Amino acid sequence: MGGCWQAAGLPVTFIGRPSFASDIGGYGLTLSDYSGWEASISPVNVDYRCGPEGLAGADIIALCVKSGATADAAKQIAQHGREGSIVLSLQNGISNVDVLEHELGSRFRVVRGMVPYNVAYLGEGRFHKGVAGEIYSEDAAEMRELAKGIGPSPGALKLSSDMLSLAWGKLLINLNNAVSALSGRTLLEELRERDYRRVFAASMSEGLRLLEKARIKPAKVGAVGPRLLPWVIGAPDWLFNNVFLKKWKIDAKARSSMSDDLASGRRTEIDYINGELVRLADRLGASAPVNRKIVQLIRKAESGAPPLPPAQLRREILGR
Ligand SMILES: NC(=O)C1=CN([C@@H]2O[C@H](COP(=O)(O)OP(=O)(O)OC[C@H]3O[C@@H](n4cnc5c(N)ncnc54)[C@H](OP(=O)(O)O)[C@@H]3O)[C@@H](O)[C@H]2O)C=CC1
Ligand SMILES: CC(C)(CO)C(=O)C(=O)O
Repeated sequence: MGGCWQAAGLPVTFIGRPSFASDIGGYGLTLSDYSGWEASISPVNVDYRCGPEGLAGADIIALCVKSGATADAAKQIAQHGREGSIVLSLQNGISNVDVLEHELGSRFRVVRGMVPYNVAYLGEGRFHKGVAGEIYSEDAAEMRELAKGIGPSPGALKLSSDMLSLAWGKLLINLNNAVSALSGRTLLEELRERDYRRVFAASMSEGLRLLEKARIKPAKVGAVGPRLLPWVIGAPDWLFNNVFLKKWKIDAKARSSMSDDLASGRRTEIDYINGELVRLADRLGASAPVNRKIVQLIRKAESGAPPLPPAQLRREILGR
């Protein structure tokens, strides 16, 4: 995404880990998307740093760490960032913005963002946007200026005056992250199996019931509104695979970010996605058996349990 912004002409400094620094230092950045769009930036033109010092020069800090790393990143931003700069959370989940506001106080402006598509790292500096969609951020003058600077590239930015509703709408879609991670398959391979989709649809229906009870209105993310989504997701294979899945524009390389975490032995964001609904249920005195069970299975997978075939996952979670 930062690569797309730089390709559009904006000055970007990347801050991350040494493994990416050496890949990008050797190969530069090659960016592509599902429609065949491609751009490349040569190694000498990528300003990639492994320490937080580069934060000092940033007007906008686009935060792209996993939810469990937010508090530590916020501490580095508080120490090295320039007072008054914007911290744009491009993370999934709901509570990262609260963590950032808590850690950063009033010295920085925290702005909620949302990335609806998947980006896969293909090695040798190649990053691939495998799903259609545009990034969203809270509407603010600086964000409007940023959106104008980026223009209509695959990293385009749109603005919304109700980001919290959008974040809840996205959380419902992210309930598939755990199912796809437990399947051990790409998004496309997983979504083609109705038993996996039944689990996804059930966790979404449970989420919708809880949100209604809490008087939270999730916004529409993508072509289908939240009310219709469980029905669309749970549709028979002939309908889902031939109509809905084709419209979604997910390509063969796309995987969920939680699948990436499990594949590389990292702790997942389950506590910030399905776990967010379990906590909401506890606060409301309601039950959330489907999402609770999914959290437990992801914990097991984090400890090395193998992927689950479609019918087995359905039985384990739905009991039928
Ligand atoms: N991947 C995707 O397609 C999508 C992801 N998202 C959301 O975006 C967020 C980021 O996801 P994703 O890109 O997959 O995450 P990744 O874990 O792939 O990338 C985050 C990177 O940041 C590094 N990092 C963590 N803390 C710091 C720090 N303090 N300083 C420098 N580098 C740091 C991590 O290193 P290390 O692992 O060593 O900690 C890792 O390399 C998540 O909330 C995710 O849910 C949303 C939509 C799509
Ligand atoms: C794009 C999507 C919905 C893909 O699962 C995602 O948010 C993720 O991978 O975290």
